[in-house]
Amino acid sequence: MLKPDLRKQALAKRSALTAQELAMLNESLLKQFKTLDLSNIKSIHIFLPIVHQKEPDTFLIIDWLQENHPGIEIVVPKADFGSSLMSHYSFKDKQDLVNNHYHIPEPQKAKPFTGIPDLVIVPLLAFDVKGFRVGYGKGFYDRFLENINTQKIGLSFFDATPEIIDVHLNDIRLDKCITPTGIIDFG
Ligand SMILES: Nc1nc2c(c(=O)[nH]1)N(C=O)[C@@H](CNc1ccc(C(=O)N[C@@H](CCC(=O)O)C(=O)O)cc1)CN2
Ligand SMILES: Nc1ncnc2c1ncn2[C@@H]1O[C@H](COP(=O)(O)OP(=O)(O)OP(=O)(O)O)[C@@H](O)[C@H]1O
Repeated sequence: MLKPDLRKQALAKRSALTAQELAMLNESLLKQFKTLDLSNIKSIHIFLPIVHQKEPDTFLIIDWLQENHPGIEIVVPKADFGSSLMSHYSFKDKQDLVNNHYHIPEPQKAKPFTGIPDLVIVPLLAFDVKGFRVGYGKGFYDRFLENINTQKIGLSFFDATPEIIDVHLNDIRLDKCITPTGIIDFG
């Protein structure tokens, strides 16, 4: 399928989820996340959820990490919609977050993170069996990930689509994708 159709389909599937389904899917994503081998991971970059878009609730993962892996630094992005670039901050607590115009929570006083995160949890609307992804269509994550060598893991409530036809040269490929039923490794 083509990206615009995949976007529409994913947004429709998400908005049809009931609160109860959403809660179960989020619990399942956390359960799968817990099976990752984090032994060599010192920093994890993770997006903050747009709640009204019914994105995966990454706060469940953040809470679990803070509780069970206090030594891992959590890094969160702030998106600049003028340049389509993201800046990155060391996350400590939710009190520091304020929703921006797009309802994305953003850190206010957090310290900038200047290193390269060992692992990046990537938001998406759809992904295919090769590990290509479709987002909201501004290329934020393609730009962020094009020049850095890190492990890229998607989070999705739904299974892979057979093929994204209109992939382009800039599109980054995921290493893995976490779904409620398992973790797909793209090898
Ligand atoms: N939680 C989260 N943060 C993220 C992303 C994401 O997918 N999820 N992004 C991943 O790259 C970037 C933000 N990308 C975005 C791109 C476009 C719109 C946007 O135009 N929203 C419109 C209409 C949405 C729609 O199509 O229905 C709006 O909210 O009015 C929002 C976010 C960076 N941060
Ligand atoms: N590395 C890059 N440098 C410059 N432009 C880019 C780069 N990556 C993507 N773009 C441009 O950004 C636009 C959106 O790309 P694409 O449709 O792949 O977004 P997406 O992956 O769905 O969005 P997002 O990453 O924000 O979730 C395209 O016009 C593309 O040409």
